[in-house]
Amino acid sequence: MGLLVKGNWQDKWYDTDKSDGEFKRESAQLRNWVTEDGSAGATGEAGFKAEKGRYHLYVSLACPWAHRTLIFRKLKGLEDYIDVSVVSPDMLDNGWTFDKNNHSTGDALFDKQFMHQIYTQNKADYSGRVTIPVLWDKQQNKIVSNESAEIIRMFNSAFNHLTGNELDFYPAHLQPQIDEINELVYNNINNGVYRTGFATTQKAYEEAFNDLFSALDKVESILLKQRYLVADTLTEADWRLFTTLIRFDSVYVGHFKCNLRTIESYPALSEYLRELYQVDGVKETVDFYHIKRHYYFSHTMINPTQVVPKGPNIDFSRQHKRG
Ligand SMILES: N[C@@H](CCC(=O)N[C@@H](CS)C(=O)NCC(=O)O)C(=O)O
Repeated sequence: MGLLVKGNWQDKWYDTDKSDGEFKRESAQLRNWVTEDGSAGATGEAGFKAEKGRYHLYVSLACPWAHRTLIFRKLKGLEDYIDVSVVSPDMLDNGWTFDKNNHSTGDALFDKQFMHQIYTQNKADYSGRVTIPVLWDKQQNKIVSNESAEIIRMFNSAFNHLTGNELDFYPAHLQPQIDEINELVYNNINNGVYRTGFATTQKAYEEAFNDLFSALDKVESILLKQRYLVADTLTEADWRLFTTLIRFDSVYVGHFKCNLRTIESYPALSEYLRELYQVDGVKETVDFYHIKRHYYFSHTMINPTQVVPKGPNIDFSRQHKRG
């Protein structure tokens, strides 16, 4: 686990001493947008036109942020348009790797060994964390974006004219409500489980833990009243919550000490989670081997024995009781 400093890999974990034991996530740095005609998006440069076969997605099947992009690739019919390389679940001294002997597909573009080499291929003197997902442009040989929240918005709309897939998970008239619920879910749930699990003081842990379970109680109360987070429409807000919920009982409850309640114990959330899991194509994006192995084996500061638990045994395929 580490980061790049002026293009050199350094094996260092997040330094929580500077922030009283709180885990602070770094913002993604590479923020261009693929658009229908190649014009500039909300941030970054122009020149990334939506084209079949031009872009490549680097993901981990363990990672909740990368998982969003895989779900959108699937639901938006982009599998023949954007190919994928999957890293190994083990993220140790060299960070993410393409070890084909350890559950990685290998790097389909350059046959590199490590994900940090993809970042330095993009910019030789890059400084920052080496995160996935990454969307790569094969034509200009550079990274388009390493921000999943923006990659899913590109997938939601930029390729529609090519695919004919008009499903819209960020419809204009619901954007203010989606943005509002995303804010709550991102800070307290998606990133909240990391804030809880990576806290290195009791105080920082308890604050994050309290925020997490208040937010889960809040979304439970919303889902007791309505089908989805934003009224009756399935939106990106639901998919963003889904990738944390599906990992929660298997990993976050134990490994990240998020153990006030399980998702299974919430009447609405447990059924809602099944409903989303059972949407066509979604279960194929969920890989519990990668998920459990990654967290329990890679975070040696939390789990030095690297023993991966066997349970729990949850049937996400059983008939859900919603709708
Ligand atoms: N803001 C990024 C965050 C991605 C992220 O943090 N990914 C994690 C894996 S779950 C990672 O690669 N971490 C490596 C590190 O922080 O060094 C996004 O949503 O795309």
